[in-house]
Amino acid sequence: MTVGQHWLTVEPLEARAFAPFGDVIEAGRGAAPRTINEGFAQRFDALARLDVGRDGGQAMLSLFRAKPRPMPFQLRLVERHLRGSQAFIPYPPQRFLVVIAPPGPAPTREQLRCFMASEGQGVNYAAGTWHHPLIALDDGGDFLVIDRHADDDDCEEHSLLEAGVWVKA
Ligand SMILES: NC(=O)N[C@@H](O)C(=O)O
Ligand code: NI
Repeated sequence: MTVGQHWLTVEPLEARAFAPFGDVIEAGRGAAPRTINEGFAQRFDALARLDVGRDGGQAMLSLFRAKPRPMPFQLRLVERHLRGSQAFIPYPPQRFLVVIAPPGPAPTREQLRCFMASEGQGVNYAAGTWHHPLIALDDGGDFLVIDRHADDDDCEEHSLLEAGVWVKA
């Protein structure tokens, strides 16, 4: 039974606040860049902890061509990938919404957090982090996704429809 509407507060995506859930991917965060190629490029290394090798997993780079979600938006579900991380990087840069909850038992609606990723930011969900499937905004767009490829189905879902959770951006 839906118990009224529970609106999530949209927080700006920031590495420290996101740390319990994974990494914020953005140039300039973390180690200082290295100048390479005779000064014609800078390398920003290790922007995320990719965890994709468990149980025979291998890294997979995919492209998601995402349609924008209608706003205001009722969250449909959260899912988790227990055996691997999952990174989303808009390409070209664009803002998008991230809804997550800490690893552990299926979250209550009070445990959900919503972050606005600004242009130039991406996210890497740590293995086991509950998250809503990709929430693209505005005109939608392409996202590079780096996650674990294996023969198992590492995606557990938990419906939010009965919880009446909404977000507006
Ligand atoms: N289904 C799929 O590959 N993507 C989801 O895991 C997601 O988090 O968007
Ligand atoms: Ni996912």
